[in-house]
Amino acid sequence: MTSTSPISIPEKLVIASRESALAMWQARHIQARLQALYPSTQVEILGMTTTGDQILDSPLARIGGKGLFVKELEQALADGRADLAVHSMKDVPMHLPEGFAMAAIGEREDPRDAFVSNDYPSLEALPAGSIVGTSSLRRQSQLQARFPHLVIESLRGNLQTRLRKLDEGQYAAIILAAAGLIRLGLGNRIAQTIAPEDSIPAVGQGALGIEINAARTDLLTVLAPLNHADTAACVEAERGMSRALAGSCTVPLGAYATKQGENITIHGFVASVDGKQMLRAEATGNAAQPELLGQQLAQSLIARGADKILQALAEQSAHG
Ligand SMILES: NCc1[nH]cc(CCC(=O)O)c1CC(=O)O
Repeated sequence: MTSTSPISIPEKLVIASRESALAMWQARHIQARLQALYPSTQVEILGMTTTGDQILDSPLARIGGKGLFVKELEQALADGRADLAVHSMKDVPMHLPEGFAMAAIGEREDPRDAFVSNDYPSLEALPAGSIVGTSSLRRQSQLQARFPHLVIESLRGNLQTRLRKLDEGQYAAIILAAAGLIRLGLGNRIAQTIAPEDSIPAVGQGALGIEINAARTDLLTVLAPLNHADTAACVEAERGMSRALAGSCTVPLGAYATKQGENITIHGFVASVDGKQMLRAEATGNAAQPELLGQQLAQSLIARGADKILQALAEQSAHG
């Protein structure tokens, strides 16, 4: 006897993905999970190059930010070439364009930043004047606050390119997300994982998001089993903080939320690029209203002067 499925599963599902090794790993991971859930569905990957992958010589903060990595994938969702797009939540803009929805957020991998070096075991071991590679204003500001004697230099490209630049000797060390290295089986390159209180992670770091065309409400139940409720609530709290501060990758800020029972605790910061001004705050509240909690965190940062830091940053970028 066969039981009839309560939801209608498409015969075929196409996943849009960037073509970097990390993006493809993430797409294959979601492909495997969908294939296990729906054995009679054909799950395919459509690889795409995004503008963000093509422009590798300018800091992301200058060339228009996170949207560059998702726009082409959204185009494929809009015109029906793909059913879902897999993103690192870290790369997803704070406001999705009209017509798109985040159908699921997967369980978070290690959210921490990783110190990668061939010559030194830790940040603490780096001599004065050492060159550390990162193009993230968030990492730069937090590093300079703790280690003003280090020199930060820009580092762009996909994970393999960044590791190659380190191996060629252009940097004493580089900072990467632990999650990406672990997913690609490169966890052995991590010399030191940096505690979240020493380098507050990027909003959404380590979590995968599955985006769909909002009109495809049929996909919500199909994708629901991929949603990890605790991760989703924590990432929503972090994004709530960033939205309330109009955050983008042009602003040195970060937030990291964890869930304990019915509550979420979120730590966040806003800083000047040189790390000389560093504002941090924390908030705890009901996990049922994560966005509100993120907004409360933003409010306490604003009460401490975050708006002045943000204003100064906006003036700098307008004049620079
Ligand atoms: N900005 C690129 C990017 N987007 C997501 C990750 C890592 C994986 C993740 O956070 O889920 C990375 C690489 C990095 O920051 O080292």
